[in-house]
Amino acid sequence: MLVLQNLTKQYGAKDVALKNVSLTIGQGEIVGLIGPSGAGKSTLIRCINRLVEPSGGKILLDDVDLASLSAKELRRARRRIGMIFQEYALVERLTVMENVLSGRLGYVPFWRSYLRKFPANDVRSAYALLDRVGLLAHADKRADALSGGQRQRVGIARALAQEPDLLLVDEPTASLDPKTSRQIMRLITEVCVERALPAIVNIHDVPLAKQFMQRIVGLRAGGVVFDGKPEALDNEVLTTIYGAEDWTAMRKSHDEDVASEAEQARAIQEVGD
Ligand SMILES: Nc1ncnc2c1ncn2[C@@H]1O[C@H](COP(=O)(O)OP(=O)(O)OP(=O)(O)O)[C@@H](O)[C@H]1O
Repeated sequence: MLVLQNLTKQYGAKDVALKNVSLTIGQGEIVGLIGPSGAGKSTLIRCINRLVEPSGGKILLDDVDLASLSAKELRRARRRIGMIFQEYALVERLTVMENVLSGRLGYVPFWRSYLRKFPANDVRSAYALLDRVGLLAHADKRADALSGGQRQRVGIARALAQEPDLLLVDEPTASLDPKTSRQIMRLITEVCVERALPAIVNIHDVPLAKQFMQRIVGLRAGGVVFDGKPEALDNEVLTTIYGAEDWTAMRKSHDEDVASEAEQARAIQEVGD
């Protein structure tokens, strides 16, 4: 369980990016973080594993306050937090398998990682994860030979290889086309449910958030202005979160994509019948 208590972040003298954010995220709960550009979504995600240093407040992960850990303690605690990035953050010249195994680096001694001699158990688990994300046949390919969607699948497998207690996901589909975005969001939500893994997903796309998230937190100017079920995200709430930003255009193109995908699936089915 993750509990944020009055989390605050101020950059420099004036720029307050997060103002007293308090949230509780239970075991297996998947929370979508939405809000306009500059609302503080990335800052919130990055404060949790202290890629950004919080200015105040507590970050309790199963009762350990991450905000008050020393550098050494923080290195250990970060092993428990998997992160999935917008631009995948893979090592391009390494293979898919090596990238997944890099999720184990916090657990193996330096000589093992240097010689790339990971314990047999880690290798077995990595193969199982590659199978789960649909990339078993690509294990020995270099990461730079993969498509965007495949790269993000490697990113997901690498985060899971850490055996995390919490998943932080930062705009996982921002570089992907709409159909691949939905496949990736589906995969992320499925693996979280399978592992009862709590997750925070920074997601700029409202329709995608509504389709896949169990709970939505809306941030505006560093504060929580909505916290509830996706069904409750009506026009009024969206205007509270986004102001005048045109989220209606986003929804229209999403609905069209979903409809055309369903149409294609029906056509393929008919050919097969
Ligand atoms: N390194 C930094 N130094 C100074 N100010 C920053 C820094 N990073 C972010 N900010 C400021 O903090 C606020 C929140 O930024 P943040 O990137 O967290 O928002 P966001 O909701 O993730 O936006 P986007 O959707 O555009 O990525 C903004 O006002 C931004 O200008």
